[in-house]
Amino acid sequence: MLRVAVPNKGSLSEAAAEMLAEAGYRKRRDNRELVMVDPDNDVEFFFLRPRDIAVYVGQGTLDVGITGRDLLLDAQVEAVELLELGFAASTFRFAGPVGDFRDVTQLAGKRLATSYDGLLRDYLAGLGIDARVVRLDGAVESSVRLGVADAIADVVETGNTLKAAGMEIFGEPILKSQAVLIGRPGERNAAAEVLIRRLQGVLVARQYVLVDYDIRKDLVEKAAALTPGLESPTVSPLRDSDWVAVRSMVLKKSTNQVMDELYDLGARAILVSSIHACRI
Ligand SMILES: Nc1ncnc2c1ncn2[C@@H]1O[C@H](COP(=O)(O)OP(=O)(O)OP(=O)(O)O)[C@@H](O)[C@H]1O
Ligand SMILES: O=P(O)(O)OC[C@H]1O[C@H](OP(=O)(O)OP(=O)(O)O)[C@H](O)[C@@H]1O
Ligand SMILES: [Mg+2]
Repeated sequence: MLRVAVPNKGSLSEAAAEMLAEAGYRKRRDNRELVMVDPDNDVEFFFLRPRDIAVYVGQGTLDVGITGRDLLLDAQVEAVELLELGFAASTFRFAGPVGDFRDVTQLAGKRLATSYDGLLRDYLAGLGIDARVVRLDGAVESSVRLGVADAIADVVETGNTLKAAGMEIFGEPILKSQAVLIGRPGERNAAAEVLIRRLQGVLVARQYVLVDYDIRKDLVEKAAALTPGLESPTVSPLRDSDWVAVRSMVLKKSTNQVMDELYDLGARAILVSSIHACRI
């Protein structure tokens, strides 16, 4: 049975649960459930703190898990990213009181508060900056005002929390993070491959739509260039032998632009439908 670690609370948990449900796995009935067996899919889910998930997977206790890239790097364990999951995007950045810092070299000798001390220490060492790292559990933005740090390194999504605390970002982003599926390096597990393919299917179904249209036969090459699909568009004959029907996958975000271009080219009966599930 494949053993999968899933975030039990926090920013990652809801989106992770939704994605697994879309991939055809059983949904947890109660938020307090810590272990759930999905006998139909031969998978056992363990609901854990996202910060701990890398530890379990790194030790090989659990086969794969969903966590944040920043949490994986912070844990400094023997686990690697298997797949980007496309949710919980954030950046990890330096911030300080408005006007205090312009670049990272000014951090030498200063106190830096963070919840990601492993990640931060590595980054500072890479830059050769000697600063004191103060490890806090959360609400890191308050640490400067309360006098335990001079600057912070924290997760920034909208930037609203920083702004409310009278702080601003400085320096380059330390890391661009998102939710990832993690596993042990070099271990290929057939059951895990099924999970990966299913999650990839969800990602593609979320990103693409199916576009159908009719076009004059002599324009099909030009139309195919507008809708190349993943491999190649399907072209089917119509009763009127001067025309063909074309079906292709198109990126959801460019649907309307592609429809306009197809229409200008002469395509008609352009239909867009969503993809419920797929295997690529
Ligand atoms: N706005 C956000 N706040 C916090 N984490 C975020 C945000 N957006 C994305 N993330 C990601 O979520 C992960 C943190 O998960 P965690 O469960 O610790 O979140 P949390 O909501 O801060 O939980 P907690 O309430 O325990 O602090 C990281 O990978 C982080 O990059
Ligand atoms: O850029 P924003 O959209 O404002 O989001 C970023 C903030 O959200 C998280 O805090 P969380 O609510 O998880 O509290 P915590 O710091 O106590 O973990 C994170 O630690 C930042 O403080
Ligand atoms: Mg938090």
